[in-house]
This record gives sequence, structure tokens and C-alpha cells, in this order.
Amino acid sequence: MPSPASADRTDHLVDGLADELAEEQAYLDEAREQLGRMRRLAESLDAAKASDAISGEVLGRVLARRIASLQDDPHTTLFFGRIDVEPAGGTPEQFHIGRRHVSDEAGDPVVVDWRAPISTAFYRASPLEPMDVVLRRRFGVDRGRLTAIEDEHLREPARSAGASAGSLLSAEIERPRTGPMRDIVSTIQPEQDEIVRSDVGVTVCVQGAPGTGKTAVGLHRAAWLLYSFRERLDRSGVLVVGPNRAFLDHIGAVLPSLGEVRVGHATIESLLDHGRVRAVEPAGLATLKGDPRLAEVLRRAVWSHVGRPDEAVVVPRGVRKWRVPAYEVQEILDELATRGVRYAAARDLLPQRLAHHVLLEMERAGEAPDDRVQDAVARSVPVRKYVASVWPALDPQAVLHRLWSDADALRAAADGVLDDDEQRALLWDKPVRTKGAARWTFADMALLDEVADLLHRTPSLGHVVLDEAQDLSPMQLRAVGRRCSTGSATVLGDIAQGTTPWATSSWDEAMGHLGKARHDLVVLDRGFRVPGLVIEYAARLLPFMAPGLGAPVSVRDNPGRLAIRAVLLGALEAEVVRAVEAAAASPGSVGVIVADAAVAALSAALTAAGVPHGRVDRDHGDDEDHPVEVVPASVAKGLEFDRTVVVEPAAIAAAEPDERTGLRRLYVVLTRAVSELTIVHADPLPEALHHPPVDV
Ligand SMILES: Nc1ncnc2c1ncn2[C@@H]1O[C@H](COP(=O)(O)OP(=O)(O)OP(=O)(O)O)[C@@H](O)[C@H]1O
Repeated sequence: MPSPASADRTDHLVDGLADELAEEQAYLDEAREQLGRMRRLAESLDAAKASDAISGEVLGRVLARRIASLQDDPHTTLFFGRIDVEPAGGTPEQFHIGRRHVSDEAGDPVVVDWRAPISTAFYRASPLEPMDVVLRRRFGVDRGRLTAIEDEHLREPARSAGASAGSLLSAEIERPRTGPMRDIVSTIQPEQDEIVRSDVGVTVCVQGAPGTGKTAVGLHRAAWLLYSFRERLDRSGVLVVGPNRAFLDHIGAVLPSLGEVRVGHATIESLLDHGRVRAVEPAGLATLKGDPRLAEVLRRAVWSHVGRPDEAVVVPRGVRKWRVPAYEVQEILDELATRGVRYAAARDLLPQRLAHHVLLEMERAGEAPDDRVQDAVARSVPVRKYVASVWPALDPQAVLHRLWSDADALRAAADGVLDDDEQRALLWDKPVRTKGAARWTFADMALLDEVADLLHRTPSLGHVVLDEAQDLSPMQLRAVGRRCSTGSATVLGDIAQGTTPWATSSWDEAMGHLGKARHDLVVLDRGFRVPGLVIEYAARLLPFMAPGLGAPVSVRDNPGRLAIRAVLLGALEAEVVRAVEAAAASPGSVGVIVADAAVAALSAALTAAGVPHGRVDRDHGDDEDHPVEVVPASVAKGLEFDRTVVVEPAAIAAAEPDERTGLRRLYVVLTRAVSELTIVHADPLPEALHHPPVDV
């Protein structure tokens, strides 16, 4: 059975187009045949015929991947759109656009990949700029069959009537959610497509209100880049960075559904894993540790370990002793320290430099040593000991342990950069004897990463997609930035959804910390997820916590549903259970969003009332994909549900350290619903939500 929405639309849209729909269905059947033929061909190829065992193995892997990519998924169609193109003076052509390329026996395209250049026109052509397209056709799809046609005649817009433009888009957004986030290839919008197809060398920063498609766009850009620059990016790698595991679970199926399984997914925590986080610190201190001035402090701290030689290097060989005087060693050290190489790389060069000077001494004395002698001197015990004393080997934890425990060391590194109060705040209250005993915090991880990079250059990937970027501190942004220092990035975020004490208030600044001062800033303001009634309500908070930022304009005709239920304290749980049961009665997902501290009690109340549900937390999504999920407010960012029940907004806001962050958290929570938002509260709603007066 088609879902009610698509059934309505089918009747409406197919009117007069039934024959065409039958023809398209026949074309789809033919495309399936051709895909089967391509798969059988791939299966018949024999990797054993390769010239040697290694090429045979490589070929075997390539063939296995190709065969897997040619599997037909009966739940979906091979194409979702079509364009009829009539270039001036050229031959008219027709292209069906789908998730993958399908060709016939002659090698002619039956379906073109959505990422191929020809498909650009499918997404971007408009009556003002038709790009030679005379007809754009979109298909409604249900379980592998075509159910509807939506036509746009770009040269004769009047003929496009019949179907209201965008109804398939709405149907797609409102299709009930079961399981993780889906791809949007069939309905990518022109402004989104511009971002998706930005050149591989371009870093794009996308500011967009809730539900404007930032995450979707970032993931589709990764897929497009991998298709268009496969060789380069396969080698260098593509990484998606998101706020927590629950979010990664939510988005993790999108790229595989587009055929891309070789993209890494990481949270900031997993990316900056330099030890176990064992302590939490006050927000002010964590903010200070995220301050970009710490980069200079750490740079000085690392290089301060290079000593001042006051003795010559003495290398006995046979009956003679060879010396490199201290002032010459100093010259070598100065040269190495100013070459722009990392601390450890420069240290690795030092023994050979010293040995070279010994060699020169030998030559001056009439000997004729060769390279082997230089190597032997470089590896000799006296040289190794000398190097260890003037240029000690370091590891990140040792450097930071010293800084946080030794006031003199910190003063030397921070002099003129941090004031006395700041330095005092950074020092540990109680001495920590060894680095192994240190109780590192989350903010320390970005500092350890900075030190690690001062010691050894961090390898750069080809492209990084960074989601919810507004929440990163400058030091965290630097850490992500060094992972795409020779590549490019897609940075996604919303200043109004910044909920960390160190959240950025300026993309220019944030992009500077990321090392991408040159970037394209794009603002997305058309809202896909959140229906009009709900977004207008949530937007009441904006003037109080992100003045100057506007609400998105919902693209949906359906205004959605907003219900606000005030109850007496004793009746709160019962009312929440009622609201959840009502929400769960229709197909799709339900999120019950509640202050973190109230999750356990609410989950128990639902269990007692016999309402099956899952629980999401920072470290995992829900493996079983229950239709009803209880979600702590701090984890809701980036997630979405067909219907949400938000419990006690005042408590959600009050759980944050300050009012602005509280209202921002609430804004995030109120904007998770695709169709319906029900608020249940016993405490008065936060003042900001009363303007203008609610009328429901
Ligand atoms: N062009 C589109 N066609 C169909 N669905 C879309 C389109 N663009 C966005 N969506 C849908 O809208 C919803 C919101 O998208 P997404 O999560 O990418 O927004 P976001 O800007 O990252 O939101 P937030 O800031 O709240 O995390 C998703 O369900 C997504 O699939």
C-alpha cells in the first residue's frame, strides 16, 4: 500500500499522464534488465586471468566491488527524474537521472548518475535559466514502482500546472521516518546543488537555520566529490565529523546508500583521542583552554625543550677524540629550529648534522672518511646521549603535564600571552606526579592534539565535512583544520544553535582558526524539515539569543501541528504518556525530548505505562530503531523525528550554565519535528516563548 500522502498525490498527478507513467514504468523495467546484464557481465570476468597473483588479488577486489555496486535494490527505482534537452542547433536528447549509471549493450546511457555533469541541469535548470532543458520530470516512487509524475515545462511554464510544483518534494520530506536519515538525491534543490557541486579545491562554509538541509548537503557533497575526483580522494581520504555517536548513527546510512562506503565518520572526541578523558572542568576554564592564544603557548612550550649547549660534543674514534664545539652546536640547533620542520623531524636530523661536523674535522685532519663513517658517528653513544640532552624526545602528554604542573614552565611559555590570573587558572590545584596520573579533560584533548602536531606533522585528508561546526572552540577548529590542511572542507553550522560556552559568533573567525580564511560563505534559508507553525513558534527565541539571525522560511504548504499542554505538576507524567501514545499512533518516528536529568524517570514512566521505546544518548543511537525514542536535550542536535513531544521546556533551558545557552538549547529542541510538536509543561514556559502571545 502506498502511504496516504503518496496515494493522494498519485491520483492527483497521474491525471492525464497515465499512459506516460506506463511508458516510464516500461523504461524502468528495461533499465533493470540492462543493470542485470551489466552485473552478469561483471560476474563472468575472471580475476585469475591477471598477469600475476598480486594484480589478480587487486582485480578480484575491484570486481567484487563492482558486482556489489551493480546489485538491484527492488525497494527503490533506478531513476527518479528525467530531463528532455534541446540544445540550440543540436539534437534533442532525453536523460533519465538515477543513483547510478546504467548503460545498454552499445554503451549508451540508459540512466545517468545524479553526479554526472549532465545531471546538473536536472537540479538547476529554471524558467529563467533553462540550460537547454525543455522538460523536467520527477517521479513519485513507492516500493520500487513509479507512482506519479510531476512535469515542469521550462520553456512554457504555463503548461506545468496540474501538479503543484514541489509536491513530490513535500511528499518526500513528509514520508514517515523509519530508521536513520535518508538521502535526498531525487529532490536536491538548486541552492543546495550549488554547494554539492562546488569544486574540490573550494572550502564552503554553510550557515543555515534548523532543517535547511546543511547535513544533507554536506553528505551529498562528499558523495559528489568522490565520484568526480575519485582517484585523488580515494588516496587522500574523506572524513565526516559530527557532534556525537548518536548523530553519526543517524546520518551513517546516507553515504552507503549513495554507494560510498569508504568515507570515515568521526566525532571530535574520537578524532582527538590522545588519552582517556577523566575529569570535567568549569566552563570558564574549558573556554580558556579552547582560546587560540594557547597555540602560541604550546608552540613556545615545545620548543623551550631545545637546550643551550654549554659543552662540546666529544666523539672518540680509535685513539682520537673528535669535537664539535658548543657554539657550533648552537648554530646547528638554531638552523634546525628555524627551518619550519616539526620538532621531532628536526630532532631526527640532528645526529647526522653533528656527525657531518665531525666528518669535516676528520677531513681537516687529513683523514678521508666516507658516508659509512658519518652514519656510525651519528649512531654512536656519545652523539645519541648528547642529542637526548639538548633536544629531548617528547610526547604530548609529557609537555602538557609539565605546563599544568610547573608554574615557572607555564610562565615562560605564556609570558605576554596569558595574564597572571589565566596562568593561575590553568595550573592544576594539586600536583600530579606523572603524566600517567593526569586527569585529562575534554578541552585538554585539543591541546594534546596541537602538541602532537608540533612534534609530528598531522597528515591531511583530501576533504573534511565538519557538521555543527559552531560548537567547536578555536583550538578544536585548528585540530580539524590540520586534518584538511592540504585539502578542502565543507563546514556546516548555525550560529543560533551554538550551545557550548566557546561556541563561535562569527564564521569569519571560525574559518580563520580552521586555516581556511579563503572560503565561500553560503546562507541557506529555506527550511525543509520544520513546518511553518513550529518554526514560527521556535523563532520567538531568536531575538533573545541570536539577534540578527532570521528564522528559515518553511518550504512546506503543510503548516504542521503545534500543541501546548499546561498541566499541574502531579499530572505531568500522565500527560506526557498520553501525548506519546497519541503521537505513536501514526506511522513514523517519535522523539520525546527531555532535560538530561529527567531521562531516566521519564523512560521509567513510559515503561510503566507499557509504551515501548528506545533511548538515545551521546555514545549511541538506538540499534533497534524503536518508533519512540527518549532523547536527552543535550543530544537532540542534528536529529529529527516526524513528531516530537518536548517535556518541560523551562527545565531544558535551566539545565544550561547561562540563559543564552539555555534558550539556544531550547531552540534546537523545538526544531526537531517534521510534522508535529507537542509541548507538555507544568512549570511556566520561559518568558521568551510568550512573545508574541501564544494562540493555540
Ligand atoms: N532537497 C531536499 N529534499 C528532500 N528533503 C530534504 C531536502 N533538503 C533537506 N531535506 C530534509 O530536511 C531535513 C533536514 O535536513 P538536515 O538535517 O540536513 O538539515 P540541517 O540544516 O542540518 O538541520 P539542523 O541544523 O537542524 O541539524 C532532513 O530530513 C532532510 O532529509
